[in-house]
Amino acid sequence: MFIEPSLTGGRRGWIEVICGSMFSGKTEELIRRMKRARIANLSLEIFKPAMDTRYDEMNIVSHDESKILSTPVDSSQQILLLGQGMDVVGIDEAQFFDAELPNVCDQLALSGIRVIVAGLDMNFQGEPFGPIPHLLAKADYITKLHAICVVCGNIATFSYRKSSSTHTILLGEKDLYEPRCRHCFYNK
Ligand SMILES: Nc1ncnc2c1ncn2[C@@H]1O[C@H](COP(=O)(O)OP(=O)(O)O)[C@@H](O)[C@H]1O
Ligand SMILES: Cc1cn([C@H]2C[C@H](O)[C@@H](COP(=O)(O)O)O2)c(=O)[nH]c1=O
Ligand SMILES: [Zn+2]
Repeated sequence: MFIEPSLTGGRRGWIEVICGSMFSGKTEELIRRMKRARIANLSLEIFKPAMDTRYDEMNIVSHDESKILSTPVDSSQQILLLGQGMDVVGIDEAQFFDAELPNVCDQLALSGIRVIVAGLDMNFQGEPFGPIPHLLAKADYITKLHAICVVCGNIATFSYRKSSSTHTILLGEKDLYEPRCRHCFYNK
């Protein structure tokens, strides 16, 4: 369980990254941390990529349907503009953002903001996804979550795509993806 290094103790910014496969609980954990920040009376803003309309255009919604209001944005620059002055900035589905996101998070953290980023560390091919690897390198705190492999019941770190599409970006949920462990992902 992640315990905040400090909630209200001074304006010292840092970057937290929550990563893992699909269904590992990244969105639930992001919502949990944001709700705790709200209980502490901190000002906060949550962003998601506007192109991710999977469950809802405005809310961030977990696979278990817990939700929190967010601001959809098209680029990481908008996060920099709209996030300024907040105590806490949350970002979901960060794998879909542009390559500037790590620098944006750096700038926000340097200005004293707690930045919490959630995203897939690997795509359906088991390769690093978008800006997440770069963010992991810059993060002060990393939480890697695991789903349950739907084939064997072990810990899952991969997101297996059930369709033959080879586009890196393909929005979907259980219709298109299932979490798998390394062995079931590579069928070995
Ligand atoms: N195979 C699975 N392993 C773990 N959780 C699963 C699985 N299938 C469905 N879930 C549900 O997904 C929830 C996590 O959803 P969510 O936070 O949206 O994950 P993520 O953002 O990582 O995709 C779990 O609490 C659980 O109820
Ligand atoms: C592996 C993989 C996933 N996606 C898409 C599928 C979903 O819309 C999101 C991930 O959502 P979650 O909150 O982590 O469950 O990403 C994709 O476009 N490409 C991929 O390779
Ligand atoms: Zn397995």
